[in-house]
Amino acid sequence: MKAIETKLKGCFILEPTVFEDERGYFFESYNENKMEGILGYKPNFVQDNQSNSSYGVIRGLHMQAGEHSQAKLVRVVEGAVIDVAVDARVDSPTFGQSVAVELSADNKRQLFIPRGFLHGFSVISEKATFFYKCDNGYNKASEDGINPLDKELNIDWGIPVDKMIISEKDQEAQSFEIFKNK
Ligand SMILES: Cc1cn([C@H]2C[C@H](O)[C@@H](COP(=O)(O)OP(=O)(O)O[C@H]3O[C@H](C)C(=O)[C@H](O)[C@H]3O)O2)c(=O)[nH]c1=O
Repeated sequence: MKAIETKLKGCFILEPTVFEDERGYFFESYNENKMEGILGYKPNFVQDNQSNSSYGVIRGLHMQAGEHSQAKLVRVVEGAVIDVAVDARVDSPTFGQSVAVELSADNKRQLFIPRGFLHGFSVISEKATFFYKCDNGYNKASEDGINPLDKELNIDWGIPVDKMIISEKDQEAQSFEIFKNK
């Protein structure tokens, strides 16, 4: 597996070694020892999530705050998405900066997103099935979020505005300005 650290410290793009033969392909989708080698610690994933969405859907930008913060290992098992991680660690030199990575069933890439990040993705294929591991459980009361179309973050979701499908909750979410001045 190849690990490429992004400009946001601790956030890694992972490219698995894919073994192909006449039957198809095989790859290790998760290996605790290899992750420990990359991160310098063994993540303790406690929850797996999966969602399916149609073209134009944008889910995010979400995070769980405080002690319920979650690190995530995300990948796409059907279709393709633009996956976005925003550094929301107040003491980080890259606070407010984001990375956007195309993850797809074809490229088999994964993104490791540390705790303290806002996360979201847009679906750029007809359908996308999104699978991710979390190192902390769901805690609705600690959920926080930013409008994915926030002007200051200015994220390119790769979707024409008239094709975007965004939940009411996300459309009504706060701006990054309010989030960072809370
Ligand atoms: C996240 C979560 C949700 N739910 C329930 C709550 C709602 O009744 C329903 C849909 O939740 P939501 O609309 O928040 O789903 P997404 O918009 O895909 O949220 C996710 O979007 C971005 C991409 C993320 O990184 C987060 O993991 C997560 O916030 O599932 C649960 O029961 N457990 C959970 O862990």
